Amino acid sequence: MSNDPYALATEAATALKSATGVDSFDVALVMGSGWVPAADAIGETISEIPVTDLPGFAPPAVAGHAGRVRAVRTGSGKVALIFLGRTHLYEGRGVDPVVHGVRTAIKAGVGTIVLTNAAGGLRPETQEVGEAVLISDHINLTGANPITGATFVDLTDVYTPRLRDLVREIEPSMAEGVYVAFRGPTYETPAEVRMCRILGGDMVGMSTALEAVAAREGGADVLGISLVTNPGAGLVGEPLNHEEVLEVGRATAARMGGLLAEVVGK
Ligand SMILES: Nc1nc2[nH]c(I)nc2c(=O)[nH]1
Repeated sequence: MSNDPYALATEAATALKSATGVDSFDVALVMGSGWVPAADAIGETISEIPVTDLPGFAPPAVAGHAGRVRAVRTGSGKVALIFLGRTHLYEGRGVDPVVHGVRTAIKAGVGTIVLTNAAGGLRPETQEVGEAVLISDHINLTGANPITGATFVDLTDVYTPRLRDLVREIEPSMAEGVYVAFRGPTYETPAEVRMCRILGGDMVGMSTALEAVAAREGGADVLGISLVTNPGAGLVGEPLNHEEVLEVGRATAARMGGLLAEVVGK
């Protein structure tokens, strides 16, 4: 296995093609916490393998989380690569494993990356728990970056306007918001939540931003969607309970399956 993360992604893409029997993929989706039920609506499964069958992927950090990757044929004949789960920065493996799936997908021919996540909501005055919000931009507070060296990637439109317009054609009522990425694994303090509101954030999470940067570096278009599964800490009375939060996400993600299938199929 190569030490160079980009060469490792090429190795993983080669292994992926032989493991799935698929030569090239059109689009990749990363299903965040609670989004796995939406994956079934994307299309007909061609094959599904544990990510650990591919170079550079570690076993899922949380026992029971589906660290699997699925090749799917959509209704319109496109081939989609679906990562059921992801690696988070808080696992302490460094930033390259966090974006390895995105890099592998791009090396396997993918031109569009759909990043989904479960997030905290910073705007309880307008956001419903269980609402899906289109990501318009992000604020990276992780302190990390997947790119090293003098590669000055422009991030003006890191969340591709064309894809956001497409979603809004399908779901005109869907709001957009700025995603604030923290390293985690702790949730934000109430003071950090208030800071994020002042900074113009609309959701807080522990994923997505670094994957989006890696996707743009690789020349792929990016669509991001957050499921608001809890109000940010301190915005409403009770403390956060991770399990309750994920249950809300699962219920809404199944509904989002149809939307993703339509977007991916276009
Ligand atoms: N950082 C952060 N990540 C989250 N993931 C979920 I679900 N809710 C939250 C939240 O409130 N903050």
